[in-house]
Amino acid sequence: MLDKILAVKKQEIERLYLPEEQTFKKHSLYHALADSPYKAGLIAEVKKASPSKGIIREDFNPVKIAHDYDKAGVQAISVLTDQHFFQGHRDFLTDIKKVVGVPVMRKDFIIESIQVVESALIGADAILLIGEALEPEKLHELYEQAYELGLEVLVEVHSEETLENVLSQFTPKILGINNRNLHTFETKLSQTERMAALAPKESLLVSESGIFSYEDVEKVSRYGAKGVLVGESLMRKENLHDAVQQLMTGVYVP
Ligand SMILES: O=P(O)(O)OC[C@@H](O)[C@@H](O)c1c[nH]c2ccccc12
Repeated sequence: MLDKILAVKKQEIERLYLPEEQTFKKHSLYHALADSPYKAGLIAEVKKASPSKGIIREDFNPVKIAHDYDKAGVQAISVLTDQHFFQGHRDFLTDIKKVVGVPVMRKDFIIESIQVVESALIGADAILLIGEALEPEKLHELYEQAYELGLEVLVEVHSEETLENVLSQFTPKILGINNRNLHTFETKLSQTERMAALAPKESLLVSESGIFSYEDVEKVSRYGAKGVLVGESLMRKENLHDAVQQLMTGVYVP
C-alpha cells in the first residue's frame, strides 16, 4: 500500500502549485507535548478515511472537529491533507489553522522539497516525515529544510531497521513510533516498547496509531512515550470533548 500511495504522490507533485503567502501565528509542537498536563501529550487527528479502514467518520466537518479538539484541551492537531487515499485536503489545514490556538501538524506523504515549502505556505506548524517512505539522506535534507522554514518535524519510523538508518544521519528532536506497519497495516502497541529501547534519550517520543483507551495511553507512556497520536478512536465518537477527556484521564465527565 505504501508503494502505491507514493506512486500517486509523485504524480500529484508534478501538478502541484504553491498557494499565496499568508501570515500565521506559530506554535511549537515540541513544547506543547513536553509541557502537557497528561501522562503523554495528545496529538488529535482530523481524518475522514484511510486505506485500511475506509470511511471512518461520515459527518465530517474538519473545522468543527478541530475547534472541538482545541476546546477539549488537546496539545496539538494533526490534519490529513492527502486527498486520494485519506479524503483530506490542504485547505482543511489552512482553515483549521485560522481557528485554533494549538500547533497544527500536516499529515501527508512528503517526499519532495516543494511539499515542505507548500506546508509552510498553507500554515502548518509541523510536518510528518515518514522513515519508511524516504532514503535516510533525503529525510535528513527535508528535515533541515523544514526547520529552516520554521517548521518542526515529527520523524516517524516503524521498524528497527528504519530507525537505525535515520540515526546514522541525525537525531530527530521529535521521534514517532508508528505502531502500524504501513505495508501490512498490522498494528500493535508493543512496537512502541520495542522501539523505545533503541531510541536516543534526546528525542521526544510519540506513540502513533492503534491507541483506543486511557489504558493504552498509560501503557505507551510507561514505554517512554511523551506524546500520543490518535485518529480513529476519536473520529468514531460523536462528542469529541468527552472522548478526549475519557481517553486522557480515564474519567468520563459528562
Ligand atoms: O487512526 P489511528 O490508528 O489512531 O492512527 C493515527 C495516525 O497514527 C495514523 O493516521 C498515521 C500514522 N502515520 C501515518 C502516515 C500516513 C497516514 C496516516 C498515518
